[in-house]
Amino acid sequence: MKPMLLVAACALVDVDGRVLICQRPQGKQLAGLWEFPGGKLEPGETPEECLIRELDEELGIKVTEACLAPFVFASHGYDSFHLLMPLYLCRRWDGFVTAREHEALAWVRPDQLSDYPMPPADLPLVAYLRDFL
Ligand SMILES: Nc1nc2c([nH]c(=O)n2[C@H]2C[C@H](O)[C@@H](COP(=O)(O)OP(=O)(O)OP(=O)(O)O)O2)c(=O)[nH]1
Repeated sequence: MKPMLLVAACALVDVDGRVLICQRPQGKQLAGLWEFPGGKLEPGETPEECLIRELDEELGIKVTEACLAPFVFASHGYDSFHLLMPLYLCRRWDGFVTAREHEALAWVRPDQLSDYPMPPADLPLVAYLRDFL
């Protein structure tokens, strides 16, 4: 039986309707692929608390729980774990988005997200963003 990994992720959406994606650094699992910011829940954390922490650590921005809107989720079997990943939408934050932990950042129109290689778990999410945003 594979362990279940719970990861909270967020699509930041700017005033032009573009979405932020972040390139995973070399040396990590899924290196070079473009992902939504976020990460694993720490013990006792809610998904919203996790995102508030991760968006600060990874991008240097402040978000509030009220600005995190639950959107869709991914459920994907990787070889060594099963990923359950709620994706939130956020259109308001404080501060300037900076790559603190990622190789690169990109603001991308939803219809162009398919030009960026993403982890397999993310592919169904992209279709929802294209339809909804
Ligand atoms: N943040 C994020 N993680 C994703 C996405 N898609 C996807 O399959 N994942 C996977 C990659 C990782 O296995 C896991 C997220 O873990 P993480 O970012 O907290 O940790 P990590 O693998 O970078 O490694 P570490 O921090 O433990 O060193 O979820 C996504 O869009 N965003």
